[in-house]
Amino acid sequence: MATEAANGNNHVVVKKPPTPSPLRNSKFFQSNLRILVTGGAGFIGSHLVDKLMENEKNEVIVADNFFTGSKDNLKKWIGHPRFELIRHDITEPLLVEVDQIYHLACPASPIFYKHNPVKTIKTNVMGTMNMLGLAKRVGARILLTSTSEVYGDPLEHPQKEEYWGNVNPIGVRSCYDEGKRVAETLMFDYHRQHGLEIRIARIFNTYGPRMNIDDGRVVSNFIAQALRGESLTVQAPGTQTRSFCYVSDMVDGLIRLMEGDNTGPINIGNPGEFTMMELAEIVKELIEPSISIEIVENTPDDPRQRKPDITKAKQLLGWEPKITLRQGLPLMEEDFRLRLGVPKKA
Ligand SMILES: NC(=O)c1ccc[n+]([C@@H]2O[C@H](COP(=O)([O-])OP(=O)(O)OC[C@H]3O[C@@H](n4cnc5c(N)ncnc54)[C@H](O)[C@@H]3O)[C@@H](O)[C@H]2O)c1
Ligand SMILES: O=C(O)[C@H]1O[C@H](OP(=O)(O)OP(=O)(O)OC[C@H]2O[C@@H](n3ccc(=O)[nH]c3=O)[C@H](O)[C@@H]2O)[C@H](O)[C@@H](O)[C@@H]1O
Repeated sequence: MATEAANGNNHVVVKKPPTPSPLRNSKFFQSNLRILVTGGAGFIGSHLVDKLMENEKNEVIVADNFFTGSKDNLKKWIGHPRFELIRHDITEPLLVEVDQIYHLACPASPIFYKHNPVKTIKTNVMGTMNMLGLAKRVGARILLTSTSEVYGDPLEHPQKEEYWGNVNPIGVRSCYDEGKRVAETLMFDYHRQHGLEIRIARIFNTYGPRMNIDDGRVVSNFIAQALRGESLTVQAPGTQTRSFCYVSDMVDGLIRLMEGDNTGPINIGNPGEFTMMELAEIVKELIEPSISIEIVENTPDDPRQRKPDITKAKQLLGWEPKITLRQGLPLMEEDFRLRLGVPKKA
């Protein structure tokens, strides 16, 4: 470990990052930057890929096991000379030569991450170790999409990055929130011990087109229910809050974080805070005023409040969200209408 302990000084010195592969300078490289996106076939990942592919100097490789993601989300890039899609489970090592890694692979919706909790924690721990090992070997910068769930059921509100959280280590959500906490630890240990260039984003609830229709998360549930003419299922008590960020704002924040000089963790989210009952009322008003709202049973350890303090993102990344919930919901409604085959009434 790179410490000055031998000199009697316990101060930790962060090593310089490893030198990138000499292959990067080969004349066969068409692009200036080769970027790996793990989980790139998922909701946020596929929007990130779209944005990265807009830059003609980028070559993008997606590694995904298609557990919650789909090739459909990437169909416009399949066959493109600067794009490659690999079916790969990140709990196994991956050998590729890249300059940057956006590490998103992990089921994100509670119904999916609880479906096989052992696999979820393996993805967070072994998967993140594999991606860090890859970053170390090739000298790539790596960004982890962590989560506001690292704050657990927060006792501080709004949540600042300095808050250590209130997390149940043995609950049904732990495979995900504790998994992400370990992933953050691994990122910082590789940074301190091996000099890796790391970036950590703490993402707060993000929504938008391409979410799985039966994803189980609240915004997709409410929109699908409203379009199917079903009642909106507000989980009790309905006073719990979340802050919803539109996906294009999120992608912009992730790219700024990757390109900037700060390791993070940095909260990326929209501070507009809503109770789940308020969200249901807005969806009802915007999409289908005739539907009813039903209170149903909640799941254990559901955080009672969540709202990001984004001072750091504003100061360090020059980032803040642009799209309000009332602007973003109709964009998602349009996508869901197309996929569900429910046209808007004239
Ligand atoms: N959407 C949000 O509100 C939110 C909030 C906080 C954090 N995040 C984080 O952002 C990332 C993306 O979330 P999302 O909403 O796009 O979810 P998503 O489920 O749509 O995408 C996750 C992707 O990872 C893939 N994946 C899962 N396990 C894998 C494995 N073992 N190997 C390879 N691929 C695997 C899935 O197939 C999918 O394509 C996740 O890391 C999630 O924890 C999302
Ligand atoms: O942003 C985050 O950091 C995390 O948010 C989500 O977790 P959660 O906020 O619980 O997401 P939802 O399942 O969408 O639930 C949000 C709230 O809506 C409620 N809900 C959910 C679904 C539903 O049909 N009705 C309903 O009222 C839940 O009880 C909860 O209070 C997911 O775990 C992750 O995608 C992500 O890491």
